[in-house]
Amino acid sequence: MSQSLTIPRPDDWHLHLRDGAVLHAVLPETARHFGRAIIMPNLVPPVVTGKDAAAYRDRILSALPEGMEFEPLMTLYLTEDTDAEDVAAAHESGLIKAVKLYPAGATTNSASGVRDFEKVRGVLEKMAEIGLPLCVHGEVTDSEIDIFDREAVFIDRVLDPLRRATPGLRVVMEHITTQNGVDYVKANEIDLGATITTHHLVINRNHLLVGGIRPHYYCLPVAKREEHRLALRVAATSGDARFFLGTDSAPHTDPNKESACGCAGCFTACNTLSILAEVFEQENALDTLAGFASEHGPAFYGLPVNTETITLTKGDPVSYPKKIDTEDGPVTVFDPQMPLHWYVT
Ligand SMILES: NC(=O)N[C@@H](CC(=O)O)C(=O)O
Ligand SMILES: [Zn+2]
Ligand SMILES: [Zn+2]
Repeated sequence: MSQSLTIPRPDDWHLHLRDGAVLHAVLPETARHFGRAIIMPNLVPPVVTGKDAAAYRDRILSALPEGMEFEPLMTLYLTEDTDAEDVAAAHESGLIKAVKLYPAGATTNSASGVRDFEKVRGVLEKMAEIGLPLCVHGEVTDSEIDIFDREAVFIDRVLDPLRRATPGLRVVMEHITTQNGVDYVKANEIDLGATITTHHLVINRNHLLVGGIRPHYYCLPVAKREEHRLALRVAATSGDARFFLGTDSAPHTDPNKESACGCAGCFTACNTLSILAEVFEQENALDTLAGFASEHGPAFYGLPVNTETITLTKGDPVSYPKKIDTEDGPVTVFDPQMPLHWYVT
């Protein structure tokens, strides 16, 4: 008899869909299994105003294949010029569910991000007042800080002071990669959550660097030591509602990844749920998958859990494409380097 698991339809609380040809190619991969996703605004140019977000939402919905249902939850990209009233209006109308903070220079398309946090104080205070969450790419960018320490240093130097200065601001630490990130979330009872990606539950920095440099495992924050990967697995499978799934599926075409200066991002939309089921089974924690993938995120964002369900069934190893084609070029699918036995039925 085959083993199966039925959970509420999951949501992805951190997703890059891009635009144009790549949007058309990657959107069905997420919409097939996920009900909703928090859509990252780091386009070129970024999604800064309510007007930008409404237009991007329309482009996403018109790229959605006939017969598929999917709700994009829009975000605004915080800049030093962001207008607090525009943010409040976009929230009030229901258009946006969060604002995204990129420290300038921290990651892909973050050049328009924040350098001087004093300049965004008014927006953050408005967000605290209206209960609009801030999603944070939590890495410092100072050149003297080692890339493997940038998340831990960000927590001490930026995030904790910022949260203390803005009581009531609800924060999601996006794609945490360290024990430090896990510990900081656990030390705070309210107004703080964290997303964990699929790939950071699977790879550590050896996967990226041993035996040759593997550009498709390069993402930001960069994968850390094994002890940190294990801490993320404990947090994700713990049932603690402060931790939820944000895949950070981040497509870049192969020429942009396989380059002397390759882009950061792992594309996991095609096989995320199969990988997660495998990981949760390895941790003897299949009973907590529904919380992580389907329930904790809506609870943080104050949204209902999806009423539809999906069923994962265990069987022969699942096949999935190695790459998907886009009109801009191929995009390589994340290789978890293990057979996956759980497929979505
Ligand atoms: N995670 C990544 O490595 N890349 C993301 C940006 C981000 O989420 O930081 C991207 O947009 O490609
Ligand atoms: Zn990021
Ligand atoms: Zn991301």
